[in-house]
Amino acid sequence: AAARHDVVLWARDAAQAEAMSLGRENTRYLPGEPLPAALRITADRHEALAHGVGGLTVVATPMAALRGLLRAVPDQRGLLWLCKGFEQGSGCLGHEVAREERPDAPCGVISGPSFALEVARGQPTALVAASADAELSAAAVQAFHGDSLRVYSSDDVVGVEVGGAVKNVLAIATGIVDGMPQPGLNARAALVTRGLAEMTRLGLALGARAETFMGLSGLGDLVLTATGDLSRNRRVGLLLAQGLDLPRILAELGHVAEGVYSAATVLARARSLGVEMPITEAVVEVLEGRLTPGQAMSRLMGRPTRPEAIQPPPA
Ligand SMILES: NC(=O)C1=CN([C@@H]2O[C@H](COP(=O)(O)OP(=O)(O)OC[C@H]3O[C@@H](n4cnc5c(N)ncnc54)[C@H](OP(=O)(O)O)[C@@H]3O)[C@@H](O)[C@H]2O)C=CC1
Ligand SMILES: O=C(CO)COP(=O)(O)O
Repeated sequence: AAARHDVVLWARDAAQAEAMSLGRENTRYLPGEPLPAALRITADRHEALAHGVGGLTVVATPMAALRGLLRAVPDQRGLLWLCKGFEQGSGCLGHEVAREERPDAPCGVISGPSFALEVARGQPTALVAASADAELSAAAVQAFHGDSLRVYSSDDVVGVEVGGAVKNVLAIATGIVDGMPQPGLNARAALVTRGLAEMTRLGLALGARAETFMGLSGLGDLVLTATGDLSRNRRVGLLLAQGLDLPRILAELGHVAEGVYSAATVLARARSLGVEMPITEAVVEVLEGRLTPGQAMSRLMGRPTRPEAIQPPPA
C-alpha cells in the first residue's frame, strides 16, 4: 500500500520501531526484506492514527490483540483487520469482537492465501476484503489492489472469517500427517478435502454462504497453509509428529500459530451448534496431549462410514 498511499506503520515496541525505521528492515519478523522507502514507522499510536492506509486503519496483529486495539482506536474511521482466528476465552471471530467493541464503526476483514514473505516480495497474491459495509470493502480494494495484489470483495464476513480461522487448525492436522514416519500424499489430500467439508459445515451453521468456502479464504487458504512449508501452523503439526512438546515448539517458532489457540474454541462452538468436526477434534486431542499422532489417525480412519455429503445424514 505504501507505493500508492501515505502509510504509517505503528509498532508497540519503541526500540523495534526505531530499528525498523533506521535499518529499513524488520529483522525480527521478516528478515532480509527491505521495507518500502515511503513507509513511515513509529511507536506513537496517535501519529499513526492521524494517517492510516487510504483513510483506513488496519490491525495486523494476532487475534489475541484485536480487542485491545479496537478499544484504543478513537474515531469512527473504517477499520480492517488481518487476524485469522477465534479469540481465546470469548470464542469470538473478529467481526463479533468488533460488534462488541465498535458497534457503530464500519469494520471488515482482509483474508486469503497470502504468506507474508511472498507479499513482501511482490509475488502475485489474491485476497478477499469482506465487510457488511460495501463502501468499506470497496475502500479496502482501492487501498490494496495493485500490480501484484488482486483484491476481491465479499459481503460474507462470517464465511471469510471461518475459512481463515479453521484452515489454521487443518494445517496443523496436515503437518501432523506429513511429519509421521510414513507420510502419505493420499492422507494429506483426504484431510484437505474432508477438512474443507467440516469448515463448510461450521460456516453454514454460523450463517455463512457455502460458495465462500470454495473461494480464496476457504479452499484457497486451506490449500496454501496445509501444503506450504512457509506455514507456521503446518510447522507446529510437523514438529508434534516428530515428538516435540507444544511449549517447546511455540518457544522455537517465535511467531503466532493461530490454530493452536483456536482449535479448542472451534470445537466448542461446533459442539454448541451440533456440528461434527472430527479432524478438529483429533487436532485438539493431540495438542492437549491426550492422543499421539498415530492414535489420532487411527481414530479418524476408524470412524463409521457415511455419505460424502457436507451435512451428515439425518439421525
Ligand atoms: N504471516 C502471514 O503469512 C500471515 C498472517 N496472517 C494473520 O495475521 C495475524 C498476525 O500474524 P503475524 O504478523 O504473522 O504474527 P507474528 O507472530 O509473526 O507477529 C506478530 C506481530 O504482532 C505484534 N503484536 C502482538 N501483540 C500485540 C499487541 N497487543 N499490540 C500491538 N502489537 C502486537 C507483535 O509485536 P511484538 O514484537 O511487540 O510482540 C508482532 O509485530 C495472525 O492472525 C495471522 O493468522 C494472515 C495472513 C498471512
Ligand atoms: O494465513 C497464512 C497464509 O495465508 C499464514 O499461515 P500460518 O499462520 O500458518 O503461517
